[in-house]
Amino acid sequence: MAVIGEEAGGTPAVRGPDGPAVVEVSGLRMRYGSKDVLNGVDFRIDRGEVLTLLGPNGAGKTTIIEILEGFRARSAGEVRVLGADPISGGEAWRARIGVVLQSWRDHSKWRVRDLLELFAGHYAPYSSPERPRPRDVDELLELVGLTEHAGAKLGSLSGGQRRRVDVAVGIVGRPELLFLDEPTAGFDPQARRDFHDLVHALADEEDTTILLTTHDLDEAEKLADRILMLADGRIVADGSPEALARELGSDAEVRWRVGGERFVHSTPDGTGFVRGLFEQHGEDVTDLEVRRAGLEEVYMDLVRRYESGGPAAGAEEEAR
Ligand SMILES: Nc1ncnc2c1ncn2[C@@H]1O[C@H](COP(=O)(O)OP(=O)(O)OP(=O)(O)O)[C@@H](O)[C@H]1O
Repeated sequence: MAVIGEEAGGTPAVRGPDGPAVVEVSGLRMRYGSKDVLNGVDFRIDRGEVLTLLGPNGAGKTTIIEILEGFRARSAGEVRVLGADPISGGEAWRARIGVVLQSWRDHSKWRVRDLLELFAGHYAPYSSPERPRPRDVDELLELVGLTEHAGAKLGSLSGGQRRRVDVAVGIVGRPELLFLDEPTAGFDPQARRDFHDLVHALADEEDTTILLTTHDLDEAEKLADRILMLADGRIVADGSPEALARELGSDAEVRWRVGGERFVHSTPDGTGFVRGLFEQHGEDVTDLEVRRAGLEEVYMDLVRRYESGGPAAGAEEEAR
């Protein structure tokens, strides 16, 4: 996949809570039959933000995304997406949104380029000087790394190549808001890295707001400006990956050697402890390592606490 060039161009993303939210959700509830899946979900996403929704299988991530896309009617709560209620969003509203669903397996006899041309045609009436629509299909093929497979039938593609087509369909209309539901499932490491570059380019160069779900915590950490963790039908943590690891994480673990002897110490103040260490032992300190809990440990800990029925102490506070 190539990086988006000048043609696509725009000014660098301006992020932050100025201006209207791209997505605003409050008191969102969803009940399937007698089962409550969402019990009052609140969050907002600002323009140009890349937000990752994390949560265990069945937590309700896809449900949230489908509600925001207007594909599913909610049970209760307020939802605004690009200024409209998704359930009554019209064609012009829909053309501003890109969607990569978790699986999309029809059209197996279509050829890659034909499919993209078809979708591209749909967006032409919604073009504007700031956001020319659709994207040029050749550039799009290049962007998602499918140039060599432009003439291939969809049914003949590998899983990862097929997923690239899904991504291409999601961005052919140069969306202002892009939903990606487990977009990298089936990607090899190179495809994954290319996809991460693409997400950064969409956010930084085109000011695209992106909401994605993933089970890959490393990916979440790399991509997200902000992470929402969903458990027990609620958002239980909301913040940047670093802030979440800091706020919800355990103590720093300090390891060092003095005179050949190995030491390990856990402390909430890694910096202060290391300062003291050097004051006491000076140059005798060697092999120093300071390690904080990463996102994976924070996430696993949070999920464990919820699954055992206990509250995630302090987790409701925002950690930006
Ligand atoms: N149409 C439906 N009818 C009944 N129950 C449903 C329906 N869709 C989803 N559910 C249930 O709602 C819960 C949340 O499902 P959802 O797909 O939103 O979770 P998820 O967080 O996306 O999970 P995963 O990580 O496995 O993709 C699950 O228990 C699921 O079985």
